[in-house]
Amino acid sequence: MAARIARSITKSVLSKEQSEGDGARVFRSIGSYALRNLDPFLMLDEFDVRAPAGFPDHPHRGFETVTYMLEGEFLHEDFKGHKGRIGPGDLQWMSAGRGIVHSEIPANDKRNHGLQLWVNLASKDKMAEPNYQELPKEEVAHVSPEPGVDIKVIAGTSYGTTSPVVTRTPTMYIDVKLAKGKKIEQEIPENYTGFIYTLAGSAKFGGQEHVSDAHHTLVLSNNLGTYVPVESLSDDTHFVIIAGKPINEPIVQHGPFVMNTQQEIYQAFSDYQHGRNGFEGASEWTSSIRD
Ligand SMILES: Nc1ccc(F)c(C(=O)c2c[nH]c3ncc(Cl)cc23)c1F
Ligand SMILES: [Fe+3]
Repeated sequence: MAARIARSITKSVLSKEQSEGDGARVFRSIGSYALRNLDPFLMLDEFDVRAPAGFPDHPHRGFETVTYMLEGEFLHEDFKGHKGRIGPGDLQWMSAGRGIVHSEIPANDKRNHGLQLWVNLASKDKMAEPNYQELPKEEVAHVSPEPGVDIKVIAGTSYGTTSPVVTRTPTMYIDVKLAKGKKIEQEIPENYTGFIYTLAGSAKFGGQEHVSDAHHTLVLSNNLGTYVPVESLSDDTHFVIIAGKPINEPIVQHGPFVMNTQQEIYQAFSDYQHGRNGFEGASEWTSSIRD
C-alpha cells in the first residue's frame, strides 16, 4: 500500500467579477492572470447570468467545455442542430475537437448560476469529431459517505463511486457539500494538477487556515500528494475539487481556439471563416435560441 501524503494549498486567489460574452458577468478562476498554466486546465468561469445576457454564437476548437449548472437553466444550440437545456444539477461535457459553433443562453431572467471548465485536449485529440456527453441530474453519479457529506462525482472517482463520463484528458471533478464539522479526504491521483474552487461557506483545506468565503481558487501542491483533506467550519460549505493529468504540450490559445502552434491557430481562423475542416456550414449559421 503506497504511503498516503496530504496535498497542501500553495496559492489562494480571490476571483473578481468580469464581463464576458454578451452582457454576461463571470467570476474567472483558472485563466485569470494569477491562475494560468494549470495544465490541462485552460479556464474555469463561475457564471451568474440573467437573460437577455449570455454567450451567443461562437466557435470552439481543440479543447472541451464542461458546463455544470448549480441553479437555473441554460439553453444551447450548435450549428449542426444539436440543441437542448441544461437544468439544475445537469452536466454537459462537450468535446469540441475539430470544431463546434454554438450559442449558450440563459432560459430566463432569473438567476442562472453554474461553472464552465475548459479542459485542453492533447494534439492527437484536437481534430477529433465533436462529441457530447450530456447527463441530467439523475444520471450524475452521487455518493454520501456519511450524513452531512454530499458528493456529486462529475468525473473520476470519489469514495468508490465513479462517474460514467469518459475523459479524453484524464480528469477528476467533484462537487462537494459539507455540514459543519464534517471532513472528507479526496484521493488525487499522483502528478495530477489539482485545485479547489469555493462556492459557499468556510472550511479548512489541506489542513491549513480556512477560506471564509466564496469565489476562491486554492491551488494544490504538486508534490506526490495522494489526497486532499477538507474540514467544514460552517453548515453550508460548498466547493468543487478538480484535478487533471498534465498534457505537457505547447499551448497556443486565441480566444476559443486552443492549438499547439501559431500556424494551427491561423488555420483555425481560416477554417472558421471559410467553413472547412469541421466548420462546414458555420458561416451561414445563426442560432435560433437567441430570439
Ligand atoms: N468571450 C468569449 C469567447 C469565447 C467563449 F467561448 C466564451 C464563452 O462562451 C464563455 C466564457 N465563459 C463562459 N461561461 C459559461 C458559458 Cl455557458 C460560456 C462561457 C466567451 F464568453
Ligand atoms: Fe461555448
